[in-house]
Amino acid sequence: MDVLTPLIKKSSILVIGSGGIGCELLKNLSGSGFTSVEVIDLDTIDISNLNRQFLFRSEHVGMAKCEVACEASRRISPFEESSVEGIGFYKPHHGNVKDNERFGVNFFKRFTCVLNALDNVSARRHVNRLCLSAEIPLIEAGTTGYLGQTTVINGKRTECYECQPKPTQKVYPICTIRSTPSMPVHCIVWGKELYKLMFGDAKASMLFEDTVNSDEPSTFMEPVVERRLKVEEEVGDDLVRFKEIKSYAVKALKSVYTEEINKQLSMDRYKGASKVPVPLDIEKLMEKADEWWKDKNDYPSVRENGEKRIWTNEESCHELFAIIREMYTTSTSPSDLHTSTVAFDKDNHLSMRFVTASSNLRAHIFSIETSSFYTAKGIAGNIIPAIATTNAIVAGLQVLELFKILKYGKEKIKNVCKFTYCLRDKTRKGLFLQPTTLQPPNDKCYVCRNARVVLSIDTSTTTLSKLIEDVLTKKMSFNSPILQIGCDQIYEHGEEEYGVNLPKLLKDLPCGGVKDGVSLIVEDFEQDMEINFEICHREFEEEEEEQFIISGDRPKPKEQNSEDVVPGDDNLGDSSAGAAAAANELDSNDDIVEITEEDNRKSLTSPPNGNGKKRARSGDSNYGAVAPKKIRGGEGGEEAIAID
Ligand SMILES: Nc1ncnc2c1ncn2[C@@H]1O[C@H](COP(=O)(O)OP(=O)(O)OP(=O)(O)O)[C@@H](O)[C@H]1O
Ligand SMILES: [Zn+2]
Repeated sequence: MDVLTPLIKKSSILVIGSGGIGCELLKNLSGSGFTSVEVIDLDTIDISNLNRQFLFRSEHVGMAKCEVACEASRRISPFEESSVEGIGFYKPHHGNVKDNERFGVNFFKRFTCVLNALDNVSARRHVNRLCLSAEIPLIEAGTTGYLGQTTVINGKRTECYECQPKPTQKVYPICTIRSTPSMPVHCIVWGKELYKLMFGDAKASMLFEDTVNSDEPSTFMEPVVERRLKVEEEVGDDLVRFKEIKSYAVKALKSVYTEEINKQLSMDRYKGASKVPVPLDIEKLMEKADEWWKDKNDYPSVRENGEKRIWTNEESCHELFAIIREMYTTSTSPSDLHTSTVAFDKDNHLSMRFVTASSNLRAHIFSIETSSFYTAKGIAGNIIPAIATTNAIVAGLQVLELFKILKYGKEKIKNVCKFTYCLRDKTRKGLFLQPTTLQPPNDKCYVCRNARVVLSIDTSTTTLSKLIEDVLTKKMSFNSPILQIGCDQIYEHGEEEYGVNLPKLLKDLPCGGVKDGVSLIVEDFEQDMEINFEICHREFEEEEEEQFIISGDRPKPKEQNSEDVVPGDDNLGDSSAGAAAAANELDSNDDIVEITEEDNRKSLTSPPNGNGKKRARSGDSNYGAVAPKKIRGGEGGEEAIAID
């Protein structure tokens, strides 16, 4: 420590993220005597953070995480001010690290080292790029339940965060969700879509139908959205209103759970199916619910053990009525089919109650196992519960790596720092922590090696706006792209004059168009990135998951099984047709995604061995902890990862 003390005093540290890992990290830094520390976080404290983000107390709920975390760190610190001029003493920056005006390369250059405590790939990529540009070492960490890892990225001498592809998410085909569910997760995805249709952005729901133009309209579209189309007016007293909402609810639920199933049966849709769906008798189920309705506050989820046990069909029905009533008696009643702000959120109790109840009724129809609120929440959010201890371990490792950097200098990082896996089960040598040598950069990395990228895309049907959205922003995490053909600029993010090009097909763009064989240069000054795309015209089948392929010099991501796709689903979707989640590359709170067996095998067959073999990182959103096998929400919040 003696050698380190003056080095600690001289160093300036940037911590990005003050959630689970960030709190641990800040406690370690302040306890170790670091004084010149700044922290970026965009979030405010939620009550659900309190169990593990221990710098926060209930009175802090709603306050900016970084502000409260910095204040606590200052209190822990044995010192009273920053020892490095120009750097704050646990100075908070409430904002998005992608905000280039505040946190550009020059901001980063002020620090000795950056420590990431983030929870999503997109922000990590952005920080990776900035650290490469600013030539500052980055200490990365991530956890998934009991699994975690810490690594160090040093400019262009070690593997960068993007040198290895990130695994894809498991997604499901629309027809499975709409018509042929066979697993609880299919029903839960469907429940989320029904929620969207009833209360959220209805037109974005995969259950939405344009009834006027449909050849074979469903029975449920009109009854379900009917209530939303009514202009909100005070319809008499509470009882009248209650009756009106109830009659809507019965009609809507009947259309979904009885009439539509009957219609599908009558069309022989399930001929030969091993299990034929059985429609529900909503009115009968309602009889019981009617009794319970007398007490406004008595509904299944609030009854004893209500969130842990599986509701009966009567209870699910009752729960749905309670939610519909609640939705239509609040000021935020969804009316507009397109702009409703009522979005599904696994942490929103009401929306999770809806998804649990609605998916269970559907599961019952298709003889699929039903789920408790907790299990459904686990599946809906693909949650692997965060384990505070794992966060503590990886944050501890991050600080140990930081000590090595301070002691031996940036130049020695490749030799002295380690990529450490935090395992759940001991290795054969009896280790829970498995350090491995840092790898050199992947020559095929387009981020740190400027490798050329071959982009296969249909240049005669794809518009510039689609290219920017799906390929550049969602897939490759560009922030502010500028596009050039040769020396001519055809697009610049934020510049209105280029707006006219957005709806144009690639082949019709100015300067000869983006066509087969053309070299397209995409730059992002904010991220100090420039990629040279070689365009390859290719037609795609409509049902292909992604309407483009990025290959050539770029490391190839794992091939996805087309069976596993639900375009458009918020949490499970990857690839094609704008599937939001993967599209965002887990940009939202990406606690976990469902990981395929293949991901699993891959990780397990490529153990960390430090002998030059590539590591296969498995699918953690948080970074890629080792090989979680199956993700299931545990009853009562129990852990939910199985490892071979
Ligand atoms: N782009 C970003 N800019 C700044 N901070 C970010 C960004 N993306 C994520 N973060 C922050 O990183 C932290 C990650 O911590 P953690 O995973 O514990 O998050 P959480 O949302 O608090 O917890 P949980 O996901 O378990 O509910 C969060 O506090 C989040 O606000
Ligand atoms: Zn790289």
